[in-house]
Amino acid sequence: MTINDQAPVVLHELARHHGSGEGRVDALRGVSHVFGAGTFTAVMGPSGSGKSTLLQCAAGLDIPNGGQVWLAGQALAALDEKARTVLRRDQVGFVFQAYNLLPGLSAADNVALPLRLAGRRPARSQVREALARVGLADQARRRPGELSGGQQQRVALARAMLTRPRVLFADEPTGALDRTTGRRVLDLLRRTVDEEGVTVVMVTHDPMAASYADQVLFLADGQIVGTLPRSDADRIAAAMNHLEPV
Ligand SMILES: Nc1ncnc2c1ncn2[C@@H]1O[C@H](COP(=O)(O)OP(=O)(O)OP(=O)(O)O)[C@@H](O)[C@H]1O
Repeated sequence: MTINDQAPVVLHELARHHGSGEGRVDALRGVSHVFGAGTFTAVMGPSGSGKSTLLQCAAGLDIPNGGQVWLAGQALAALDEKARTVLRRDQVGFVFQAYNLLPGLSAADNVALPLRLAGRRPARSQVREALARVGLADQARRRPGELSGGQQQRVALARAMLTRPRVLFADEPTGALDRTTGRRVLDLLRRTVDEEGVTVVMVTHDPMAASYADQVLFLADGQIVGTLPRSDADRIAAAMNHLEPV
């Protein structure tokens, strides 16, 4: 495989297993994929197919047993934990199903927290701008408990985007939201790709969410078993059903 230096995320023959002997579980079994700059990819597949493991390995949060990951042009295997942390802090954003906001802090302070923990002090204008980009300029002083689920997820997105990362990993970002609220978050993810050139990799079970992506990767049993270019939710659901016979 030719490694494309421009591609923010490159996976080559990625393998990850847990346990050994009879109890061994192969979570990833030779996954190769190039996630191009400014693309939005949805990763789908049955429960236990390896989606979260793929995301964790791609982000350098989990260390594969075999294969290689290049993240923002750097081979993760060549970096120690400290260098991986710096790379993640500067180049990568994360959003999860759980918003992971601190209840005692305002939306603005939640957005600023990761940089503060890294010993930096983001400008107030930077935080305000990040909240404005997700449509929450007027909610900066509210605490998470005073915000709806969708608003909390948008705060989490503003936090993830504060450093203007090249890559955003999202694990079921709309899993806890109703459809309308979920769409608002998906629109924002789509906009970060189209307007800011961010590369988004999103794990989802929901064909409607996947319909916002440029490409859908289907995983089964730790391998990529199919891809689909941008499609509507019905086509994606049909492709999923094909992989997941009932
Ligand atoms: N720390 C671990 N120890 C042992 N097995 C693990 C561990 N983490 C994941 N696995 C196993 O690896 C496989 C892949 O798990 P993973 O969480 O990546 O799947 P997934 O597709 O994200 O599933 P879901 O949709 O249910 O979240 C599963 O069989 C899981 O049980």
